[in-house]
Order: sequence, then structure tokens, then C-alpha cells
Amino acid sequence: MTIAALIVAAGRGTRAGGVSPKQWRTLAGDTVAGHTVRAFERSPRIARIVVVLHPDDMGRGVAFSAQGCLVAQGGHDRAQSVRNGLEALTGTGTSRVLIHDVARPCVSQAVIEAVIDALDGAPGAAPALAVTDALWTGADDVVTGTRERDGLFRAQTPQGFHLAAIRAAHAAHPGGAADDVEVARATGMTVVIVPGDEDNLKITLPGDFARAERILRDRDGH
Ligand SMILES: Nc1ccn([C@@H]2O[C@H](COP(=O)(O)OP(=O)(O)OP(=O)(O)O)[C@@H](O)[C@H]2O)c(=O)n1
Ligand SMILES: C[C@](O)(CO)[C@H](O)COP(=O)(O)O
Repeated sequence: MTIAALIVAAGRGTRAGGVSPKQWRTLAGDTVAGHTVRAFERSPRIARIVVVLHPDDMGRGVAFSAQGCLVAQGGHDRAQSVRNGLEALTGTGTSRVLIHDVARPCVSQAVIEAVIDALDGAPGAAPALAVTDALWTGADDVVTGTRERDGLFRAQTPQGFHLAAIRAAHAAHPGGAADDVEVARATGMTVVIVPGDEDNLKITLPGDFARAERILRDRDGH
């Protein structure tokens, strides 16, 4: 069985601010994208890596190609970028794919392994963390109600799938999905939840860079 990682890196990181998109910012000695790609290169079970880049960033693809990655051009939204990455896997003999946000550079080997292992028993698998805090609704800075937290999860990536199944799901989906699990579930696919990791944050807002850098430095013992 051949397993690929598909890293979507074609977003602009508008919420993170800064002079360049968040995936090109340097943290703990490498770019965010460099850390993310390396996490999958370190996994002996990942046979190939596709990196999906924004049209303006295709020049950066040369370095990824030189290190053995496939490179694809991104689309107008995340789902289109995923579809372009899936297309790039055509003819490579890949049977399973782990789809990951470039903006999650602290993904651990344990999370990658858990997703891969779960795909032996289900067509889809993804990491998530159970919601433990109380949940409120609010308006104008005032609490307006509470919500049941049982059965709620915070979704992470990598989200793993049998390749043919996720290709078919993306081809059939009308658009507007938050992630690939939503696309998969729209076809009736079973997606199992594996343990996520608090450190597997998605760099989204300016304050997230410092936290990601701390995690990466602590892990590398710097
Ligand atoms: N057209 C797009 C849009 C998003 N992405 C990727 O999808 C992931 C989603 O994370 P998010 O935080 O939403 O990234 P951005 O779209 O870059 O961020 P923002 O919404 O703040 O602009 C990121 O890895 C991003 O690069 C992509 O490959 N192609
Ligand atoms: C795919 C994802 O990371 C799951 O948590 C997330 O849905 C993508 O980004 P966004 O913050 O919802 O735009």
C-alpha cells in the first residue's frame, strides 16, 4: 500500500497578517512550510508528498521538487487546492492520502501514525480533540445561553482517506465545505476520530506564531 501526504499551502494567511503569507514566515530555523513538509518526510510510512502552492508562489516549488516532492498549483479555495493535489497523484500508485494544512507545522509522528493505522479499518480517519470547556452563546459581550459540549470535537488535520473514495467525494461535492471530512461525509463515508494533539495548532492569528515556535523549539531541544 502506498500512502501520500497532500499538503495544502495555497492560502494567503490573511488572518495571520504580516508581509508574506504565514507559510513562508520563519520559525525555529525554518519556514512554517519547511517544518510541515519535514514532519511528513520523517514518517517512514509516507511514500510521497504533494505540496500545493498559490500561483504567485510556484517559484518556491523548485526547492520542494529538488527534495523529491510533487508540486501542484492551488485553486480559488481550499477544496480546489485539494482537488488539484489529488489530481497530481494520478498514476503514482497511491492508495491512501493524508490531507494536511501547511499551517499546522507542529503535527506529531504519533498523530500521523494514528491516522494511517485507522485507515486499515475505515475509509476515512481524522484527528480531533473533545471539547472540554463549557460552551456559551453570546451577543454584544453578554452571555446569552449555554450549549451541550458532549459529543463536540475540535477538528484537526491530517485527514486521511482511501484515495479513490476521497477523489469521488470531491468530484461530487457542491462546494463550501470546511474540510475534507465534511466532503467525505457528504457521500456517506464513515470517518473515524483518532486522538488529536493540543500542540497540533493551526497558525491562524498573529499570536499563534510564538506558540508554534515554542513547541518546535522544545521538541528539538533548543
Ligand atoms: N485557496 C486555498 C486556501 C487555503 N489553502 C490552505 O488551506 C489551509 C487552511 O488554513 P487557513 O488557516 O484557512 O489558511 P489561509 O486560507 O491561508 O488563511 P486565511 O483564511 O487567514 O487567509 C492552509 O494550509 C492554506 O494554505 C489552500 O491551499 N488553498
Ligand atoms: C481543515 C481545518 O484545519 C480543520 O480544522 C480547517 O477547517 C481549515 O481552516 P479554517 O480556519 O476553517 O478556514
